[in-house]
Amino acid sequence: MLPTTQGAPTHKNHILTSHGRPPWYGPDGLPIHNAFVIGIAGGSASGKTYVAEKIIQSLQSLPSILILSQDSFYKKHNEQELALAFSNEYDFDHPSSIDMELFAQCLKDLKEYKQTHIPIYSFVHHQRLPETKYLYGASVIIVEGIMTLLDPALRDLYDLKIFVQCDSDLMLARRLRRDIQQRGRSVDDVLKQYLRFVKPAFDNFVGPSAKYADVIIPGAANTVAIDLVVNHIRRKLAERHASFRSELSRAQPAIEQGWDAEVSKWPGVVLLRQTPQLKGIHTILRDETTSREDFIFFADRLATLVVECGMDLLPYVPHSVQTPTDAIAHGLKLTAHVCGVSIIRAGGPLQAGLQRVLRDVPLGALLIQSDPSTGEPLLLHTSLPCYILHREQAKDTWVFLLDSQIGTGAAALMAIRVLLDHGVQEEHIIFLTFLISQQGGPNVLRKAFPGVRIVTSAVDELLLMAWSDVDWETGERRRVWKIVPGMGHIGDRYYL
Ligand SMILES: Nc1ncnc2c1ncn2[C@@H]1O[C@H](COP(=O)(O)OP(=O)(O)O)[C@@H](O)[C@H]1O
Ligand SMILES: O=c1ccn([C@@H]2O[C@H](COP(=O)(O)O)[C@@H](O)[C@H]2O)c(=O)[nH]1
Repeated sequence: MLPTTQGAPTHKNHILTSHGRPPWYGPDGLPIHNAFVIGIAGGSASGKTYVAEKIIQSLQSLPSILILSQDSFYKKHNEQELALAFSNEYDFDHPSSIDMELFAQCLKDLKEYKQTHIPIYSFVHHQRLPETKYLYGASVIIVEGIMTLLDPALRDLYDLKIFVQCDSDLMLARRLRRDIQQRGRSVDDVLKQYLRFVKPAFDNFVGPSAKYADVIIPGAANTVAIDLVVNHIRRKLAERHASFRSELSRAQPAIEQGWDAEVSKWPGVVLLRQTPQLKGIHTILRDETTSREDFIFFADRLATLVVECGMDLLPYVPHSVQTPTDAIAHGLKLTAHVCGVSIIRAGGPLQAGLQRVLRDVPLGALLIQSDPSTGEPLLLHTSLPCYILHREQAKDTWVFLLDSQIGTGAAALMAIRVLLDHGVQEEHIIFLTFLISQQGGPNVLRKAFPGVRIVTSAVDELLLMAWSDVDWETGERRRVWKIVPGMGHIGDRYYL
């Protein structure tokens, strides 16, 4: 284990992502399952972290995994408690030393795919640090700690409960080595704490909690036991995957339904006034012979027009000012917290437009790409503006979601779900785009998120399945959806 400067292991409480996160919601936009949570308990140095890491190694192809450590939830210590801790007289092994309520709340949020902020604990300082760590988006969570099976509220959140049963001499030997090498203790320190607190707590609390476990894994030579557990987890995750696919396939008829009467009545779509100027810009952007320089220039102009239109959907309150002519003018003032989140890369031109209109607007980005083998969207990276990271602020924040076109609506659905997971209100999300298709996207979005508004400069007739160009890395072609007549791949035309 590598110690950090704060004495905490580096590999815990970080979400590991391999090939991106597939949809965790159905066509109606609602989550179809919770994250899969595994609780691992056992004595100090029994091998809990070792087991968690072995599970992760064996599940390598999984999208996003987190090891959540109980250590993060040690309570804040006052001066007196700190003095006791530094003389090895503080009981870190009693259940009351852990903030179980906060622990269960953070885990519940993560299990429900909401963001959370966990405390950061320093073993070197025996103290909770002032900063917290933002976590979001794990589909498998492994919770490890000596007391993770003690609290009933925590136990209710686990899909699988494991206890690592290890010989006490081996645990003491491992702990001596670790605490001296990584936590800055002496032999005397470790033995004093072990005999006074660690051993009695194991006998009274930790050991007896093994009765809640579904599986007992030995603390050494445990390869076979870990393999069996991994097979069980793989089976459980495969079952979820199957139900997810069948859910999504039911969304497909929506694509064929077209721009039906209901969609044209949907007030969620705001189409820019089709002025001669706007039509002229569109003609240039749609022309395949337009140079890249001209494409950028006119895409930038169009972005400004779309953003200006979106600004009208924000809340304004009456505001009076004194004019230089000594009069009072009664006007309006924008009151909302506004930020922008662009879907990379095609949201880029609109992001530049938003910055021209709202100069200091906080910006974030979501990297969403199609899985080449299944065509499903994958969330590869999330970087959200500070207003959205905290739930209390997110609910009062208005978000311009930016992407240059909405075809099937798959990326839009995923991006909106991410914002809702963070607590942004559906009615506060305004999707700014150059182009939407009559088929597909609007139908899916209208049904899933009727409160979201879409500002677009054009609505095109068709959404067709096509083949992509040959991928220079894999030599393969993929099935892709394209809007017709459309503008082609706006991201490529703007950036390449
Ligand atoms: N099955 C195992 N085989 C070999 N070494 C192990 C095994 N389990 C744990 N260890 C070692 O024992 C030490 C303590 O294990 P760790 O997983 O950190 O304990 P815990 O998380 O329970 O406190 C580590 O150095 C780890 O590599
Ligand atoms: O400030 C602290 C906090 C905790 N401890 C000891 O840590 C272990 C739990 O961690 P494991 O990784 O499961 O071993 C617990 O037994 C506490 O005694 C500490 O020494 N100082």
